Amino acid sequence: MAEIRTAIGLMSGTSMDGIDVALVRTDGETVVERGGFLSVPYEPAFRDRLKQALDDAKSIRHRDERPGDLSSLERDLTLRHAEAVALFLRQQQLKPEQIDLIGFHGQTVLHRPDQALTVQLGDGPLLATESGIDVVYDLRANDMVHGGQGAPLVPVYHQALAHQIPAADWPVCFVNIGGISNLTFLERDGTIIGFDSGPGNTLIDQWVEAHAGIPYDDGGRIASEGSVIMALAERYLDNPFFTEETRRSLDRNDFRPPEGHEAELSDGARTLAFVSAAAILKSAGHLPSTPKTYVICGGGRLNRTIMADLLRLAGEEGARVVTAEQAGFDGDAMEAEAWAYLAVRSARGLPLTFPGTTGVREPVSGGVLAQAGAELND
Ligand SMILES: Nc1ncnc2c1ncn2[C@@H]1O[C@H](COP(=O)(O)OP(=O)(O)OP(=O)(O)O)[C@@H](O)[C@H]1O
Ligand SMILES: CC(=O)N[C@H]1[C@@H]2OC[C@@H](O2)[C@@H](O)[C@@H]1O[C@H](C)C(=O)O
Repeated sequence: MAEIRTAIGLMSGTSMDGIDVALVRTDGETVVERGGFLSVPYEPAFRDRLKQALDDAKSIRHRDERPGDLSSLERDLTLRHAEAVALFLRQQQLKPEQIDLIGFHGQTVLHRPDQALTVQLGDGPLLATESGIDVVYDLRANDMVHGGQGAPLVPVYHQALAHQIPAADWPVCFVNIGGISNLTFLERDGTIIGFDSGPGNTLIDQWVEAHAGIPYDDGGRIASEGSVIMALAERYLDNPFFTEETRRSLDRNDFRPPEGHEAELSDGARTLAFVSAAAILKSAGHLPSTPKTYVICGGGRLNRTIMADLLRLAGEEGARVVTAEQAGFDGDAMEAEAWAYLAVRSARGLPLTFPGTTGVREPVSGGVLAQAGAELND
C-alpha cells in the first residue's frame, strides 16, 4: 500500500473572498482522511486589488508576464498564504515538520482555454521558503499543454469522496457552486466526467455589490423577495456556452452582470439565483445519463433561493439534492481539501486530469514542486 501523506491544501477561488486552508491525510488514491479547516477572509481593500488584477491580466500573452500591480500582488498574496498556513498550524497544534506537502492553487487572474493560457498568481518557491514545507503549485498548466481545458481539477477528488457516501444512489453528481459552478458526474464503474456548468455566485455577488453595497446575498434573502425576470434569465441561458458541442471551462468574466436599468435589486438577485440553478441543470443535460444524487458544495449551497430552485429542477428529473454536509462532507473545505489531495497525487506522478474531465488527450499529472530547503532565485 502507498504511503499516507499529510498535506495542506490552499484555495483562493474565483469569488476572491479569502484563503481556504484544509488538511488531508491521503495516499492520493482511495484513502482520504479529512482534517481541520480554516477560512481567512480578505479585507475589502485587498479584494479590490484582486479585482483590479483581472483587468491588469487582460494584456498577458505569455503566462509568466506580470504587468501592472501583478508582480507585487503575487508576492503579497503568497505571503498571505504563508500567514494562513502558520495560523492554521497554530490552531491545529501542528509543526511544519508534520506536514509533507502543501497544494497551492493561487489566484486565477486569467483563463483562456482557447489560447491554452491560464494564469494563477502564486509564488510556490516563496511559499515553500516562508512555510518551511514543500509546495506543489501551478497544477493547471500541464493539462493545457496536453490539450486540456486546465479546469476543473477537483473531479478526481470528488471521485475519491463518492465512495464514502453511505448508501449513495448512483450516478452521483457533485456540484461546486463557487464564483463559477462546476460539476463532476460519477458512476459506480469508475466513469468520471467533469466540466464547468455556468455562472455560480459571481453575477449575484457583483449585482448586490453594485446595487446594495454588500459582498453577497446572505442566505439568498434578497433574491427570496424578488421575482424571476424570464427574458433576462433566458438571455443568460441562451448563451452558446450551454449548447456548444464540447464543454469549455470558464473565465470569471465570461458572463457579465445585468445593467442597472434591467431590474431592481431583488428581482435581479432572484433572476440570477435562478440562472445559477438552471445553468447547472442545463449543463447536466450533456451528461450520458441523469444523475440520481446531486451533492452541492461551495458557498452557493448557503443561498436558499438557489437551493430551492435546484431542488425543484432536479426533482423534476427524479434526482435527489443534498448538501455536502448531508452527504458527510464539508462544503466549504472541499476545494482546499482537493488541492491537498492533488498535491499528493502530483508528488506520486498520478494523473490529475482525464479526457472526461478537462478534455485532455490522455490522463496526465501536473504541478511543480518547490522544495522548502531550496534557495530562492531573487
Ligand atoms: N451565507 C451565504 N449565503 C449566500 N451565499 C453565500 C453565503 N456564503 C457564501 N456565499 C456565496 O459563496 C461565494 C463563495 O463561494 P466559494 O468560496 O465556494 O467560491 P470560490 O471557491 O471563491 O469560487 P470557485 O469555486 O469558483 O473558485 C460567496 O462569494 C457568496 O456568493
Ligand atoms: C481557471 C480556474 O481557476 N477555474 C476554477 C473556477 O472556479 C470553479 C470553476 O471555475 C473551476 O473550473 C475551477 O476551480 C475548481 C476548483 C477546479 O479546478 O476544479
